[in-house]
Amino acid sequence: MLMTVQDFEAAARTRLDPVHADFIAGGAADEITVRANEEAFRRLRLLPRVLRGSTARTPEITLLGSRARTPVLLSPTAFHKLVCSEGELATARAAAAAGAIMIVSMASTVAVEAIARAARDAGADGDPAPLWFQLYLQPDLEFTEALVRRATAAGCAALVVTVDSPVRGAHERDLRNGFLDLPDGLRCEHMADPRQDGRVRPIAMSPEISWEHLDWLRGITSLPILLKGVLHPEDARLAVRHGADGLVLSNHGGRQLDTVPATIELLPEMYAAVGGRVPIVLDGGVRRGTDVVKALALGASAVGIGRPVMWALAEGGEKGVRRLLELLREEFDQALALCGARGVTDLGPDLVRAPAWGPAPPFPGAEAVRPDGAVS
Ligand SMILES: Cc1cc2nc3c(=O)[nH]c(=O)nc-3n(C[C@H](O)[C@H](O)[C@H](O)COP(=O)(O)O)c2cc1C
Ligand SMILES: O=C(O)C(=O)c1ccccc1
Repeated sequence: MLMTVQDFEAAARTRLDPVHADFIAGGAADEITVRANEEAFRRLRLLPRVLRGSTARTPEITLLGSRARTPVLLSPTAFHKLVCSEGELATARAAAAAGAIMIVSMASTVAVEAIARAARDAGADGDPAPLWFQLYLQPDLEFTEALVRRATAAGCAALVVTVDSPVRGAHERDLRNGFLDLPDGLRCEHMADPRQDGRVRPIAMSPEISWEHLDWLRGITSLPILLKGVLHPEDARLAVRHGADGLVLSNHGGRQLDTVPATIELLPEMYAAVGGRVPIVLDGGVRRGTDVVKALALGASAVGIGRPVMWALAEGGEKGVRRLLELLREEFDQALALCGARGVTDLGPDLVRAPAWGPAPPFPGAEAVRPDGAVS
């Protein structure tokens, strides 16, 4: 029976071409960070409150103007048609049914207009949460601007700019397997260039991209902008200064720079750095309802899941992703109840016991930041 995220992972592995399974599960170099993300959640301990008389529990959130029925977002993942013939249409229908925000990848195998239509149709009886759009800023700003216009016209409610990819991470499993591109018949729909007869261009991951490009983006759109992949607290402060509306605290699931810390380990420091000025979405290693509770308790406004969505899609298409989102909602609700909390606003750092993490001892004159997010 498919009862846990782990069950989906195992089930997907039996169905998938091993090369594709490696593409999904794998990460950069020694995959130290891939493992660290999950391990760090396991090392944290929850300390529940009792006798709180809490009855109705609400998992609902509002994030940058987007209402959702769950604090679990679908992080952007490329190539859904690789694992399911309906691709991102299936994912979007499942997310809409669950009222979960889906971040559409720039590297999707279905165009954002069609994804948005599927989400609207599937959410007709309920209340579909909006789509957000993930973007790698291309040095060709004209192309980037056209894509931003497209995503906006399709109804996307926020832009998520991935900033951890000045070059592509070294995915050694893919290199060994010779998996370097999409198979024939599949393509990144957003990279078809209307100025060049629909020729599909590669996604540029470019070290030229700088804060100036972000300033440019800020000037051409009024949508909320989140930066995905900021890890250094100084960059978090810079992001706020440059007008970012939110951060996705992400190490790309361990797929970019290997040996960076687990995201949950960085959260208290990141929270202290932005001081509540912008919301933080955390992704990387979220596999259980208790992981969601831990992240929200340490200051995240929401969490994202990447690989679990691909596994569920591979296992059962739209139905699989629906079941995945349902089981995480049930686990989260159960964990909230056992913590004596009614909703996300009842969660605070006092509920989490951490091993001795936090930054290295401060230099003289620097502020000390404690692992619970407080500044002493
Ligand atoms: C197969 C795969 C494809 C991904 N594609 C993208 C992408 O196109 N854009 C992006 O910003 N992040 C991408 N990511 C990273 C995810 O958005 C997310 O940060 C990461 O998967 C979260 O960790 P988790 O897989 O442990 O949940 C991808 C991750 C995976 C596993
Ligand atoms: O594999 C990834 O993590 C990723 O971000 C990506 C981006 C573009 C195309 C394929 C994968």
